[in-house]
Amino acid sequence: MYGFFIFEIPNYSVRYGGKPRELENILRQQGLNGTPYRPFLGDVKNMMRLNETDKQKTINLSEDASPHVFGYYYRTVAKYGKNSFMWFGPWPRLNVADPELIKEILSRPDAFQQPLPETGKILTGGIVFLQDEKWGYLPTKLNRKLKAMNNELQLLLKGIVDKRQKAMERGEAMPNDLLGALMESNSRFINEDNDGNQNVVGMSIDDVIDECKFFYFAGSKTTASLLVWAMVLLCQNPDWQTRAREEVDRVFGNEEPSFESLTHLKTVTMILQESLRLYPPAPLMTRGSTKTVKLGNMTIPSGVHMTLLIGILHRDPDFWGDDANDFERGKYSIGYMPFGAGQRVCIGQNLVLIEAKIALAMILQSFLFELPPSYLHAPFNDINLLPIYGAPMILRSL
Ligand code: HEM
Repeated sequence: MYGFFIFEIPNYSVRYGGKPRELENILRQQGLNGTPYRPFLGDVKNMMRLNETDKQKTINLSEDASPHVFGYYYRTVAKYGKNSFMWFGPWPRLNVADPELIKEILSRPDAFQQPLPETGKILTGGIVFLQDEKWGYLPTKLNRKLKAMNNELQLLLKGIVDKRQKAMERGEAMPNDLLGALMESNSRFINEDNDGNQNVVGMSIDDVIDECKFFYFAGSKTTASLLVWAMVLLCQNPDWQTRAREEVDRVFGNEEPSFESLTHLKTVTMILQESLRLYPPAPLMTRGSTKTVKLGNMTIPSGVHMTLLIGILHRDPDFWGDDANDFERGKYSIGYMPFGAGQRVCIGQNLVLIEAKIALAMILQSFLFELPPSYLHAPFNDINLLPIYGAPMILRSL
């Protein structure tokens, strides 16, 4: 799923194409530049130190957020190029900020899989983990906290699922929702064929719980991130706030926004798209090569991890021009991938745009909003891109 800055440790069952120095030579022979391998932590120590100091800093609203958001990644790309490498311990990690290569990687899940850190896996689960690789667990303070949170969440979800299961057994009418579809699959989990053999075909209750967790984590903070940045941008660009409010007024008046009329919200849609470009809630994705594989005109050995730097790409002047950091665009190119691409593209993207349009329209109908002078602008990738110091706003009732 979405990228993490947290140090991740691949399990030793993952096959690597060679020792660090050999891998480094192979990567350099492909024309790639990067940091020299340093035993044993590679770039991790420097990266963590820099992330901690970067996290505290604030920047101007109109500034390029990438150096702040991406810290060490940004510096490596600036120094060694859009496609360059660094080291997570003895494992090389390619930074990829070239849209053609990102598309290629995302469209070949057989060769480039999602290597997920245990930190994400502890809390989430679900379809995103349906692949071969296994990843190890590092008992850090954060991971222990996440595990405790997970136990609590697991209990909570189990309660909801049990309740639904009992209602199904009593023959009550079920709501036509995601949990209903998952439970329907579970009801087929074990069935008997004509010869009396038991076949496992559907999802187990644990699978159902994992799916619920994954949808919750994939969909809640990302949506919150989109809305908060859209509002920050509308505070920064009050003329667009006025234009958006005028449009909402034209389309809905004082009525509650209706699903059918959402397509008329052109300005609101543009604002959300632009927010997703400047502040993508999932600003990086990760992949790992599962075998020696061709990528562009390079040959990448097995076991090379990749960070797809969507957030850097979204502000790259080579694609967006010198005004890449300015709001107000309206034309999107191959360099725009807030929801990923390829087979694993976000399955919630339509839903989230509907939700966000309704929410923003209702806020615009009811309030004028602005940032207080105390607002500190510090976007940071804490699993999702969020304002580290929050985004307090002054709302004036209309
Ligand atoms: C602004 C909000 C959202 C953003 C920016 C976003 C972004 C993304 C991205 C970039 C990916 C691809 C990750 C990768 O390839 O490594 C992804 C996958 C996914 N998203 Fe979203 N997402 C959002 C909201 C949602 C919502 C609301 C849901 C569900 C209700 C959702 C469900 C999923 C699922 C299930 C996947 C995994 C698909 C797969 O692996 O086959 N997302 N999302």
